[in-house]
Amino acid sequence: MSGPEIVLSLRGAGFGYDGEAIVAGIDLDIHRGEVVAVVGPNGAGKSTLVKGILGLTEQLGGEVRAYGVALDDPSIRGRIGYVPQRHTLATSVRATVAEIVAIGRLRFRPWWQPWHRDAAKDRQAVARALDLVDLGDRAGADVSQLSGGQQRRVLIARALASQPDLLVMDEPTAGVDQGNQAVLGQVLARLASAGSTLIIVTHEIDALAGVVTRVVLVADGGIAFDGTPQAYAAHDPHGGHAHHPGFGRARSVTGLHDATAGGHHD
Ligand SMILES: Nc1ncnc2c1ncn2[C@@H]1O[C@H](COP(=O)(O)OP(=O)(O)OP(=O)(O)O)[C@@H](O)[C@H]1O
Repeated sequence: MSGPEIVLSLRGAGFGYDGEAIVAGIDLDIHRGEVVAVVGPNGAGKSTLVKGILGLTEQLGGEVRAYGVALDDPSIRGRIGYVPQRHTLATSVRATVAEIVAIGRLRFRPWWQPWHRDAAKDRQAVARALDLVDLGDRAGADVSQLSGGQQRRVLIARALASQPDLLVMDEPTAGVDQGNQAVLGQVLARLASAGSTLIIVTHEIDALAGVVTRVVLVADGGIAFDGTPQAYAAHDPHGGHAHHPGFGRARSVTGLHDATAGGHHD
């Protein structure tokens, strides 16, 4: 592929724990606007890989660059958003849903003037992010009153409110019912059409059919497949378990052009 900006570039990268690689020899270029599903069996190293991309797991060799610079470069601070795996909010936290989502706005405060904020813009962004995850009517609720699936959507809204250029989500649909998975799929389609780049670890790729543009299969310590959803649906490495018919009939996501986040900052 050539043309769109390379958002993320891995060359011979390995990641693991205590000096032991879980995945190694990873070569990967991800371009602006791609929606990449990272799939694979339990324990294959999907989370280890995406956390490595974020600088959160030990890098064991190779090179990782985001927006052309190393991960610790201050110029990419705030450009990358992350929704961690199986994460809900501590229910002892006394905060409203809107307050949690507003944390996503902190990146827009200058570090030399952390008290400075554009309150109206922040409120608007928080309201929009909550609407996107269909929790607009719960903005004033205490987060402890929300279900696990709703709390996950609050965390997704927090990431959306930060308007990242690259959003990495580890199993965002886990614990979310089918109706809300569809809502989430639409949100992700909107973000992508606005120019955001998305990396999504998922076991439920059918829920994102029509949104995902590329599938990366992590298996046997590396990338075992990297291609279009259609090619992935036809790919059958171990006798059929990787077959995902949903990708054979990509659904239309037209009409989702009122993108609200990603790509363009103020
Ligand atoms: N903090 C850690 N320290 C040591 N080993 C770890 C740590 N986290 C994960 N591992 C190991 O790394 C391997 C890959 O785990 P990882 O969570 O990346 O897999 P995954 O593909 O995301 O799995 P799943 O689909 O179950 O979420 C597993 O063997 C796991 O036990």
